[in-house]
Amino acid sequence: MKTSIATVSISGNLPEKLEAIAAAGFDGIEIFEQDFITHDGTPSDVGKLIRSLGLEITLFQPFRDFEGLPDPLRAKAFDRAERKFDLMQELGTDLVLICSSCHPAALGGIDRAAADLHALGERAAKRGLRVGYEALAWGRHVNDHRDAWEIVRRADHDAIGLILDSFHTLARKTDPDTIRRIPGDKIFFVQLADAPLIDMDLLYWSRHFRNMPGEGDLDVTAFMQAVMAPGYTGPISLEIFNDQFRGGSAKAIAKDGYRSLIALMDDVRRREPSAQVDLPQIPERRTVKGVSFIEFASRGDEAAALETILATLGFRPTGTHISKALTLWTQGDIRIVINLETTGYASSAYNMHGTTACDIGLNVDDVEAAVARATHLGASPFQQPTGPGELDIPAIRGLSGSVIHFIDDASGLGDVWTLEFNQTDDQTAEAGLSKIDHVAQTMSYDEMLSWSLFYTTLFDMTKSPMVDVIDPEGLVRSQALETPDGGFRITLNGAETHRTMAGHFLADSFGASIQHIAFATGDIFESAKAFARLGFKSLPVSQNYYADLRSRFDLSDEFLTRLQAANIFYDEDGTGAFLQLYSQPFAGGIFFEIVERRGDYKGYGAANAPFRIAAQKRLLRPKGMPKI
Ligand SMILES: O=C(O)c1ccc(O)c(O)c1
Ligand SMILES: [Mg+2]
Repeated sequence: MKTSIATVSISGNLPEKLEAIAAAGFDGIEIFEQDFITHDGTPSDVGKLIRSLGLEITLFQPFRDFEGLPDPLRAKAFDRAERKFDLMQELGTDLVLICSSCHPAALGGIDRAAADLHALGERAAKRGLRVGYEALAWGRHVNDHRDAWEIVRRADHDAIGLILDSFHTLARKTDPDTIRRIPGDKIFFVQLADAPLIDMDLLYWSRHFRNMPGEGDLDVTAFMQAVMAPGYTGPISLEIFNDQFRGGSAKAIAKDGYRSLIALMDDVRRREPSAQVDLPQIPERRTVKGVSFIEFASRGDEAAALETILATLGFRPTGTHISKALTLWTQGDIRIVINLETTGYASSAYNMHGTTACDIGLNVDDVEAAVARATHLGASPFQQPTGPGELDIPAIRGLSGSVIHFIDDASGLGDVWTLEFNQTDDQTAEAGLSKIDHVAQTMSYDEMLSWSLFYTTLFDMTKSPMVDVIDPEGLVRSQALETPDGGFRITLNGAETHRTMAGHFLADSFGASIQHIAFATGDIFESAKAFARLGFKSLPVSQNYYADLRSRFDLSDEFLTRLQAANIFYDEDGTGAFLQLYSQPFAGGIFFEIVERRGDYKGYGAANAPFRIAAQKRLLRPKGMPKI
């Protein structure tokens, strides 16, 4: 299987784009004419540069407004094509994309377009070149792959074939299964893009909002299954027009593209067993059962503040590491490790970010398979030297340099707590916290697609729709990802400005990721009572909030009084209720949340987020203090 990506998908000048594409592992590129024209170098030099990077030119594109023109425009279009054929031969590629005409003078008619393509096929064949015809979703007369195919069929020429583009088919809601009727060898090339479902003009949507397969809402997998079923064996290429990507990191976007393409084709192979997908076998998405541990890197006063908060939440230090400055704090099925080491990964994470949740341990069904899948999809394995008596727990780099460790039962890695930690006896005060409900990661808005792709391609997780959270100083976008049984839930929070609570955390910590951790309790009022006895300081909530709750929900005075007395937020979603209590922020904006899910409540209390953020900002910015 030849993997390819259009140069338009990546930021930078042509050599920068090519280097990023080659480094990500692609086999080839669709060269966008614009990227060639803006480059100062001869076609043959560009061809050489591309090949020296181990890439081939899978396609030259686009050639516009060709078919259906009346003379003398028609003759000119053929002359133009001959000049582009010259260019293709100098570059070293044999396939050109013609997109369906948008020319105001273009005449309709399937036979007229077929005759033009047949005539062009004759000219191309003389030079050993091929021409692929693509229906743009907004083409003047041809805007559906079924019509484009009928034109190609009637053109009836070996040098003329069809080019399919998932965006044009899926954006118009054309049934992708109609592709199954097209012979695989008449499909010359396949372009893939996803997009978020937004109701807008097709051309604008296509040129600005496309994203990598799996990052949007279109069923690119069903499209690709339909392409592969009839025996397509050509390149599979990403063609992504996206404003964010144009300004993003070339290397990171190319890596995301590769991850997206391999994960997609792996899905296609599993769902369409007859498809010939020539890819190495990779293990399927892993099941994450839950969070095994979260490790904080910390020092000094901040470590003391963290310990105090944990102690007032009913956690107890139940283990110390056999050789390192690590303390294990536990409650229910929750493990928090505080790492005070001055060498190694945690120490460098501390030096970079200050106190930070630098490592997350996930309970998976199969550690080896988790690492193998991640590495096939472009993740970097993480390793640091182990001391005597220490287990070598497999890990990968998450995004932003964080680390994810994998633990399973079968390999004995779950015994790390008894093997590497001396148990201390103090198992007393608990406050009913049972497990980690979710982990909230903060990032810049531009990174959100990348992170959601990372998690959804590695693990069996679905994403919920993005929600807007209003911070007094800006908007934060939030998206939840979760495993089918809710054993592992993550919320991604994308900040656009450093003035939001999330953005400030990001700036202050130089891009740390985990901003808060939510612990589950079966009875938040009982937990709150225990916390109060232990001296816990909750986040004060405004009186106005409770007055509003009274008007929004049918709650008794007694219940509202109990919520208010304990600073508990409340939400309902028709299937259940959600009760939330927050710690005060510490160490640059990290905080803990305690949640009780009642009934079948699925969300994360998004309706309460603006009030929580405003309350946190009131604390961080007492009257008279300068704005953060
Ligand atoms: O937006 C465009 O014009 C355009 C050009 C070439 C393509 O392959 C395409 O899908 C869109
Ligand atoms: Mg296209």
